[in-house]
Amino acid sequence: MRAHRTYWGLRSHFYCIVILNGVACMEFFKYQALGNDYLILEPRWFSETIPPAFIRQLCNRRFGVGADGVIIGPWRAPDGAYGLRIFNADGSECEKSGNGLRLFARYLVDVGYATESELRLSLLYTGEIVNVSFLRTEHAIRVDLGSYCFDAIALQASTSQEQLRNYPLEIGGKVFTITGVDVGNPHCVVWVDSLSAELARTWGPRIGTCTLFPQKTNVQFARVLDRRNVQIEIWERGAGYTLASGSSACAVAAVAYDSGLVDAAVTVHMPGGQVQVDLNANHTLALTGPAQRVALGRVSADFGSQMLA
Ligand SMILES: N[C@H](CCC[C@H](N)C(=O)O)C(=O)O
Repeated sequence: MRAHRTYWGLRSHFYCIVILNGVACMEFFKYQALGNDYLILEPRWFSETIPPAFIRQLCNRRFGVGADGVIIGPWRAPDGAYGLRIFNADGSECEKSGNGLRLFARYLVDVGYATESELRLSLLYTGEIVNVSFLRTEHAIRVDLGSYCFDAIALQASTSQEQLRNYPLEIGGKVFTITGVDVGNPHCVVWVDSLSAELARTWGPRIGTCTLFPQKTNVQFARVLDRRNVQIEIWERGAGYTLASGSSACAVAAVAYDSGLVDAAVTVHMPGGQVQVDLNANHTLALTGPAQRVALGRVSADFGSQMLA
């Protein structure tokens, strides 16, 4: 049964169907991977437009539930794939999330949508399909994340150069040596000698929103530990400083591998924990890491009306 209610203020965008003790509610699941947390909501709660203001408020850690992003799915997709849309905490929709894909796969199995140990997920923003496998022995999930490239066009960078490899970027009186890489979403890798959260919090937003990247970019500060290990700090486009990012880990591994600094199997260490990235000669990569369910909750109608304040 689908009942169109008006509790949410933005009436045309929501279909609230759960009434609990007289209060209209919308269910959500919370999942996290290495401290990168997402709320997962069913498509049936929404009409076609998903208002950015609602996503922003939901993700707000003080005024809302709190998360780095929101995943909406599963949508029906061709060939038995499970469709999903991914939103950043600022309400912007993004192409891909390495952690988000693993969390969504875990969710599909947890709630009984899927029983297979290998799934096909359809990223509805771009139409890309990725394969996901559950590695039962390691309690980890592997995502074949697809191909990566260094083309400035793919990054929508404002430069006449074909690629941004070891490009000197001057910002605020400092020069950073950056490499732009697309792993399905845009990334900018900055090699540094020493890492800190402060570095990412201070310079991440400046680099990620500078004029070279009119569509903004995710930014990683990175250093190579040895041929199998790299360490990173992250500033995510649309979410800010995060404890982990799967696509960021892949981006850094791709740049390090392409530069001959690491072997084809790399462990990426992030403040929230580590993931494994496996690189192939044909410029594709796979990401392996954990995914954990945290909570099932209900957002109340009161929350929805606060959005109008
Ligand atoms: N946390 C995500 C990254 C989300 C990407 C998003 N911030 C963007 O591209 O705008 C991950 O695990 O890959």
